[in-house]
Amino acid sequence: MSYLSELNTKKQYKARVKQTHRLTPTNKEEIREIILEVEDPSFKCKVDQSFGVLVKHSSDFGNEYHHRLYSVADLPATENGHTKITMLVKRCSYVDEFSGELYHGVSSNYLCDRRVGDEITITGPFELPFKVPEDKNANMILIGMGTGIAPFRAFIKHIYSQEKEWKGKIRLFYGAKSGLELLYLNDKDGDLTNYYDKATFEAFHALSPRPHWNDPILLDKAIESRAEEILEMLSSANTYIYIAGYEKVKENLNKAFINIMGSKEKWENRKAELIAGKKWAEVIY
Ligand SMILES: Cc1cc2nc3c(=O)[nH]c(=O)nc-3n(C[C@H](O)[C@H](O)[C@H](O)COP(=O)(O)OP(=O)(O)OC[C@H]3O[C@@H](n4cnc5c(N)ncnc54)[C@H](O)[C@@H]3O)c2cc1C
Repeated sequence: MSYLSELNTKKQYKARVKQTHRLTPTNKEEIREIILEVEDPSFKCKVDQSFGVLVKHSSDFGNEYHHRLYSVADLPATENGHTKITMLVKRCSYVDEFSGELYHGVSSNYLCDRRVGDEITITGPFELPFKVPEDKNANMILIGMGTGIAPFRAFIKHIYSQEKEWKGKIRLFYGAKSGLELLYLNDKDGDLTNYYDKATFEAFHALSPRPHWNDPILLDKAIESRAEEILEMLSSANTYIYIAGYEKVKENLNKAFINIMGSKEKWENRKAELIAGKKWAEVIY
């Protein structure tokens, strides 16, 4: 996480928790949607950005604060100079491979424990590596796993509510361990499902068929089952591929794109072109 030390944390803002609610059932990993309000009018935030959360926490490395980034998960709203931002947070924990001890992630646990009215310190905003393309004819393959849906949910809402007449194709692959952990597609009030009638938008679930088993999410199968269309999109010079989520998706993705392109070499060449043209970006954590 060395890039974190390069971020400017001097610009700090107080943010108050306006809402916090758990999106996943209690027998699944805890993921919360938290809405913050920033009173300082100099804080401005856009959909393709992230912001930092600073938690007072001394570490073995002598740091006094713990700093972690979170993607903007909805359209930021400004009213009377106050800005409301939405975030999605998964409560993280891990077992240290040497000591075997269970550790709780500092920032995610701090955020999940906050209640309405609590004040926290945020930094930023910071640019995410992916941007909403300026060209309305651009195609996008968006791959969001778990909380990786956050930036793309904001993208899609922005594109269909504020960018008039988007003409490019948008294909969202949305992965989770089980249907119960699909954070927004299940939303009874609509949300992403509000855009299902848009001619240019389609969303696909990439779920493990065995939710109780800890096997990798079958993202590759979800992508490969649309191989024809994905190949067509990959053949167009105006296609962007953005990925957000967990490290383990990278291997599945490579497998899927190699199969679709027909060989490792073809995929590596195409990926190199996408990277060179700033049409490939990933936020993996
Ligand atoms: C641009 C960007 C956007 C992000 N957006 C989101 C978002 O929208 N939502 C979200 O929930 N997260 C997001 N993240 C991830 C987030 O920043 C944090 O990394 C995450 O919440 C965990 O932070 P933490 O302080 O709770 O855990 P930490 O205390 O930093 O560390 C725990 C994590 O590090 C790993 N780890 C550390 N040490 C060990 C060890 N000894 N053994 C095994 N594992 C270890 C484990 O994976 C563990 O979960 C984003 C990250 C980036 C870079």
